[in-house]
Amino acid sequence: MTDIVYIQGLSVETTIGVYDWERTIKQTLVLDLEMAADVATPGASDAVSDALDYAAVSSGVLALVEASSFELIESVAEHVAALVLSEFAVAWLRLRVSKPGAVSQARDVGVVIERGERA
Ligand SMILES: Nc1nc2c(c(=O)[nH]1)N=C([C@H](O)[C@@H](O)CO)CN2
Repeated sequence: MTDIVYIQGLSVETTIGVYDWERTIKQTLVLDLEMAADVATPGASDAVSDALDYAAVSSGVLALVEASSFELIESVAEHVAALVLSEFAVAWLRLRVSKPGAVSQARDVGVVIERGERA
């Protein structure tokens, strides 16, 4: 069984896009993360030090994406996944990066990746 700590609807303004006009503005990306993490241990101890701190993960991800200026959301996804896997006690994650409004006829577009090893 894999426990999950998740972050849903993490919204960040950043420079993103392949077209010239997109390089001059900020646009919104929305990130959803599911991360394999032990929930039983912090559930028994009631100590955040035993938990995967979703606030700390959120801060790290926001700082990375806000400072970035990638062309593709695929690049955002790969860099966010690499950050979470290397900086936090996470062995596996599923990450959705959405760029709402990028296609006017669509409610949402984006990518979903899974990285790491799920126990
Ligand atoms: N698979 C992708 N396709 C497209 C991307 C992207 O990041 N990944 N980006 C664009 C443009 O930047 C678009 O969002 C402008 O509206 C087009 N296709």
